[in-house]
Amino acid sequence: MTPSTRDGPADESTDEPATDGSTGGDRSTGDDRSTGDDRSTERRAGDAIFRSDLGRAGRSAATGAERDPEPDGGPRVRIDGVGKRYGDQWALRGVSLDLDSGVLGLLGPNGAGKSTLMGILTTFTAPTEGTITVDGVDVREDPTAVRSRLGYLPQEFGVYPDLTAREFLEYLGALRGLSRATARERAVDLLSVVNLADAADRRLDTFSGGMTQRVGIAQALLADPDVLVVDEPTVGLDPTERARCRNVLADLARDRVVVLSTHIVSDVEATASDVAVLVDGRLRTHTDPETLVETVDGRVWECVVDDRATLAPDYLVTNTARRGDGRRVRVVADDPPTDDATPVDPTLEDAYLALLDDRDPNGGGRP
Ligand SMILES: Nc1ncnc2c1ncn2[C@@H]1O[C@H](COP(=O)(O)OP(=O)(O)OP(=O)(O)O)[C@@H](O)[C@H]1O
Repeated sequence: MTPSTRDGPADESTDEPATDGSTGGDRSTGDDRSTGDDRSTERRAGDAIFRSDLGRAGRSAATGAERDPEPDGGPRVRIDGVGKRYGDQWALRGVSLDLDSGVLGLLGPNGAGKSTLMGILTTFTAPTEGTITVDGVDVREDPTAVRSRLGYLPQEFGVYPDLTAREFLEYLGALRGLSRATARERAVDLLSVVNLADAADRRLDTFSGGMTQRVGIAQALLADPDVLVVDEPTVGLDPTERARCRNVLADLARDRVVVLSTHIVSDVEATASDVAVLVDGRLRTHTDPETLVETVDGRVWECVVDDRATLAPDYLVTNTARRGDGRRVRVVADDPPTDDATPVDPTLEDAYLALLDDRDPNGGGRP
């Protein structure tokens, strides 16, 4: 099996001068930003199964010297008017985002352009228009320098099953030019960072899916990146492993940009300080999860109905569950959908689905 580390150059797709620099979101560029650290810390605090001794000190111990948080005072990652065209179809258009430390949850329906944006950020795909800089370095002008600042966990992450976790990381470290001693030290430290110190000398074919994903996060950290890009890291994991994985990401985001692309909205709700939603290649919103949730505040209801079909055409149903007394449905609507509907606390998923819902008279819940 081939490990999923990729070093290939950006593709040579047709490039065009920028034609559309629209920002598309309320946090796109230049806005005052909250990192949301308090929120992440609060959520982690109650979760005893996780280590939470990372951050600056943990990073130093695990990965060597610290870097200045934001060189030149600018955003760590600046995505400016980025677009990508395949043939005559735009996969991405006019996307602008400024990112600093924290988890950015990147959401969007299938085909929205998430992978395309991550491909451009990780230097594997050339943008048709616009620029992305990481610590001020342009991904197109110096992809090698950008890669040295960036760690990537792709969706399909392969390992050598007959190696131990430690051997695997040492091997990848050597491939990336680390000395044998440094690779060994880094492997041990990073396995500790992702809560796998006790399993360091176990063969990878004995690892669960969640453990393998955490090895994937460790390999992405080998170069001590300022920016970590992870693509659907929790798919297929059981709830405990999922929680472990996302908590590692939240801890790492204390002094890094973590871009988390996922369809699992609850993972974004649990970890992200920012959320960006792409729809049809455009940035529909960039805000913090709390602000997005507020867009449906007072508009989420639960009620029991005999048949969901009586509600579905008129209402945005965000969840439905069969109960002994009928179906309990969760609805986003301005007014109670039935006489006995009760208001409930909104979730990020309610707000996200409302944002995507073209029928929503309030503009899809856009903040
Ligand atoms: N290499 C390619 N050639 C042509 N079209 C492409 C290519 N890669 C992506 N696209 C198109 O670009 C659009 C965005 O795709 P992308 O994979 O970025 O979306 P996504 O949000 O990651 O979707 P998913 O959630 O399904 O992974 C889609 O219409 C897709 O068909």
